Amino acid sequence: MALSMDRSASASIPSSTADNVPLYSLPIPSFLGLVKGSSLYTTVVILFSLLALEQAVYRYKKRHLPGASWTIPIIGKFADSMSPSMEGYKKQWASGALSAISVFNIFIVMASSKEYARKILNSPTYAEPCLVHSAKQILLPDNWVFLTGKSHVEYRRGLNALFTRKAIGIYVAIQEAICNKHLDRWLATAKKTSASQPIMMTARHLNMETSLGVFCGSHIPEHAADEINDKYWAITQSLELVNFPLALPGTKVYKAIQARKVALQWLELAAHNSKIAMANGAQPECMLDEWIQTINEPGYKGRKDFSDREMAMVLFSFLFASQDAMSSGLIYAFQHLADHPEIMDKVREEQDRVRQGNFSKPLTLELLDQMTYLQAVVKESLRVVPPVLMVPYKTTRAFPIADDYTVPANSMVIPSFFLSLHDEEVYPSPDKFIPERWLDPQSPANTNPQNYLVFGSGPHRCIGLEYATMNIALVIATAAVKMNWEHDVTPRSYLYEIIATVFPKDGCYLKFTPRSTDA
Ligand code: HEM
Repeated sequence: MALSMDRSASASIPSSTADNVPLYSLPIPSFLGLVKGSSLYTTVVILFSLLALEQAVYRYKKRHLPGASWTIPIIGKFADSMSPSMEGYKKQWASGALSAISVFNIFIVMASSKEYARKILNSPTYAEPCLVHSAKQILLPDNWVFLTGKSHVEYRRGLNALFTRKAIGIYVAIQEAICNKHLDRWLATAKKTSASQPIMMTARHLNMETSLGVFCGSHIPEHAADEINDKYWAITQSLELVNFPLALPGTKVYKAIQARKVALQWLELAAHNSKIAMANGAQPECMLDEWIQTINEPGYKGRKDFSDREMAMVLFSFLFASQDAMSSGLIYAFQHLADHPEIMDKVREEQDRVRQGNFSKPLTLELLDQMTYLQAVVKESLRVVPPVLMVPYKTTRAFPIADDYTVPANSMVIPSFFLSLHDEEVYPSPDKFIPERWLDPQSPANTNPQNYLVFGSGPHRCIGLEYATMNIALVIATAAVKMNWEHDVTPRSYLYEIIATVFPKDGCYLKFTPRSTDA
């Protein structure tokens, strides 16, 4: 509970509550007369005082920010947070560049403007990421993602070796093999039925196997990827803003913890196997191998004592950070291309040109670099529907965010990415899917990179962003060559399902048919 008042906040306690009724003059309900003199009376008075205090504290923190004058006792806007909707968020963002709400006495400031969003992300002395409450139970409290300040920066520096161009180049072959396998499976399923199928779960499975393949290579068996994939949905479902506080059997968080245990066991085994393989002189074939090789290089000066468990926890943090966002990004890339055949034609024309009609030749990073139109498609798809709409941060001290407002310490402050990514000045016709806006180096989109908040900004900016965009590009390139797909548009296709990240509400119904590339 964030009840502590911060004296450095530039707010002052209001002398009265809503409608200017002083607290002391609130009429005592007549039924209280019946219990006056009893301990029940005392209890009720204490209860009323606490509820009045709750309101006073909320108003003290909120000051002039837009938002309800009163908060619903105890739960606040809990009901809204249980079923988040894009319309609800847009309404909240439209209410002001900064606006206030409260959920279970957690005071929350929503920041909708691009300036405030960037300020929050780039002010580590005032605010740190604050994953949803359940994240600590699922990721485990000693996971590196919960480090802050200098220790976070140093730990993260050590992980950068896993995302260098050289490392990403190694991952391409694994990604392509897994992608081909899954797309062939999609085609085989499509052959059996004339009905379109939602790709929500099949795309998630493809991403899971790709991630585990890239992270662990052959150090993890294929059936482990299937098992982790089956259980992982429980983790996604547990990522609500507010969960039942105890992880009792049957609760979402309990199920997510069981899923994490399975995943960590396999990842630990993979770390163990990778260490053995590298000690026996194997060439790096995955992220774990790359990591072990890096820390064993003669000139390496950083930490070397990573246990299997710690390595597994790092990989699990990557899975946690990427599984939903990558799936969202990939599904919308499929949907956008199906809805824009003229753009699909250009993607295919580029594939023909860059690969000179030789589609059996393995993809490489160098080939992908030459596919500039494809890269623009991926960038634009992620902009139009950013997988992550916002990231909750927590103020570690009073944060003077604006001249006339200081966010009290221990509040949640949530920068929105959506409005920055739909800024009309930088992205004319912001809701339209126009990859061409990324082709001219002088376009407002390219000259205002600070607006592109798909991967956040500042010290916690996504560590996997190059890998993520490359992976979506690789899947789309492979699919565009291998198959045609038609979007079966339903009334829910363009509605947003918000489960940690954003998905088409109907799961994106597509009908796949094989494509001949002989022509
Ligand atoms: C389309 C896919 C992805 C999207 C949209 C995405 C987006 C984001 C966003 C918005 C953040 C928070 C940034 C901030 O607070 O400023 C983040 C953080 C992070 N992402 Fe990603 N991400 C994606 C894929 C990945 C992948 C593939 C990985 C790893 C393999 C990854 C690993 C991480 C990690 C570890 C963090 C936390 C970084 C830190 O705290 O230092 N993400 N991502």
